[in-house]
Amino acid sequence: MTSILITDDEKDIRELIGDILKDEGFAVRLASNSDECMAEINAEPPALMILDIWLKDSRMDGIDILKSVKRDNPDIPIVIISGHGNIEIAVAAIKQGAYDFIEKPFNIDQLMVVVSRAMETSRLRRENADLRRRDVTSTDMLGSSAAFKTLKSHLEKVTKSNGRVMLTGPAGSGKEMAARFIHQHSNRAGAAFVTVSSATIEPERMEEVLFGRETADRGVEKGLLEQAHGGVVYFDEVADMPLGTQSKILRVLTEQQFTRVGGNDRVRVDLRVISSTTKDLRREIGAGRFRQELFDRLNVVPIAVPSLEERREDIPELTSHFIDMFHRSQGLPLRDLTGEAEAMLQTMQWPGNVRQLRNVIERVLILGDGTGPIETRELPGQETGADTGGRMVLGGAMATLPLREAREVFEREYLITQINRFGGNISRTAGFVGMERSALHRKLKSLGVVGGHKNGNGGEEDEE
Ligand SMILES: Nc1ncnc2c1ncn2[C@@H]1O[C@H](COP(=O)(O)OP(=O)(O)OP(=O)(O)O)[C@@H](O)[C@H]1O
Repeated sequence: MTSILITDDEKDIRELIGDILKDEGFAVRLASNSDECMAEINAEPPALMILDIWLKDSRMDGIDILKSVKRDNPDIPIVIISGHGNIEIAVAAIKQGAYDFIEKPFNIDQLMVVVSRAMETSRLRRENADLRRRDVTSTDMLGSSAAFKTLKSHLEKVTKSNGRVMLTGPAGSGKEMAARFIHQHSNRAGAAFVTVSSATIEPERMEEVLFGRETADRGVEKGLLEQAHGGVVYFDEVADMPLGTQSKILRVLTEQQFTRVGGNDRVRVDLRVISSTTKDLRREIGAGRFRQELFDRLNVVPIAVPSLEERREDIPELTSHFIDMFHRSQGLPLRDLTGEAEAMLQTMQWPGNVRQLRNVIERVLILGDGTGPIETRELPGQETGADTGGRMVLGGAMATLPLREAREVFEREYLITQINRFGGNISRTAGFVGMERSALHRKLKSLGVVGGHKNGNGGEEDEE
């Protein structure tokens, strides 16, 4: 969209402006009345509009067009042409959002100054919009671990279908990001992605928020489901949805339609439903807190999002992504990481998963000193190992064991973490822990750890 749209009912003027701008190298489109002008905008939004206020033989005058463009295409700058002595109208137009005005008769220099500035503004706005869009598509999901690749391949498969997806995984693991990934890579990408976060909506307002309402004085107010029409509705933490709402949602899913609160008309919506939960929904069903029928409808394609601890290998990549992101968005220092600091991040406990990693990085960059590589001592105490919840439990259990067994428990935990960190690669793990590859292999066998997962002979039986 790089052309300039000139709308003026006077042929001489529109052609004169058109010729001047063409000589300056701009692509130009001409319209002589409001219908032609609107048709041009609909065909392709221009980079700039030059618009006469008075349009003969038109359904809309310049101000009407201005209002309509500001509503639907607010990023297009509009330069008003006003007749001599119509300054008040031009000023009023600027209040309505016009970029600037030129007065008839105008000279070429004056026209070019205004147009160049407006085009620059338009370019900057487009760039900003692009950046914003790119920022949103920092829905670029990152990771190269096996666990992440499996997730990604599952997500890619469901983008092609319309099936309802249930994302399960711990808090902060990236469930919403996964839902946005499905939306953006599906044929619904052009329509809305609407999040329904049950925990944050008061139960008594739930119906209104979801279905909208109709009142005599305010008319129709669309609810979230209607806003998502054609796109995706994302039920964040469905387990938090009150039982009453669950029944209503179930009805909408069965009938594909609903009525607004206070209204009679049936509203039809075309929605793709993606839900997420951190809870075990079968247990919630058992406890009478979740409706089995709703679960059956939402859980058509279950996809598990791995915890960060299941994908420690991805921590360095995620860390540099977040450093880069905070540098670009907040001007925080662009820093490296020492090898030890990286190893520590990879071996820490992450109950808050990717979100926690992101917060830790932000905190370190804000509080940190200097611009050199991030060092171990800068990593916040509660995340640095010894004091974390997981290690405390291990410590507590170990305290009751004789040394030989406690050492085995420690060695097993330690080696599982390290192997995970190196994506299951035994040679690299051996290099890091300082053992021969074959010795490490034997050790893993004797501890009942195979292939870097907590499988093999598993926990307690080994202790015997
Ligand atoms: N693979 C990834 N690559 C980059 N950033 C990620 C990735 N996964 C998660 N994030 C980031 O981690 C943060 C948490 O992700 P998200 O909100 O999607 O998690 P969630 O599982 O929906 O959390 P909750 O259960 O608390 O709602 C977000 O800032 C997100 O951008």
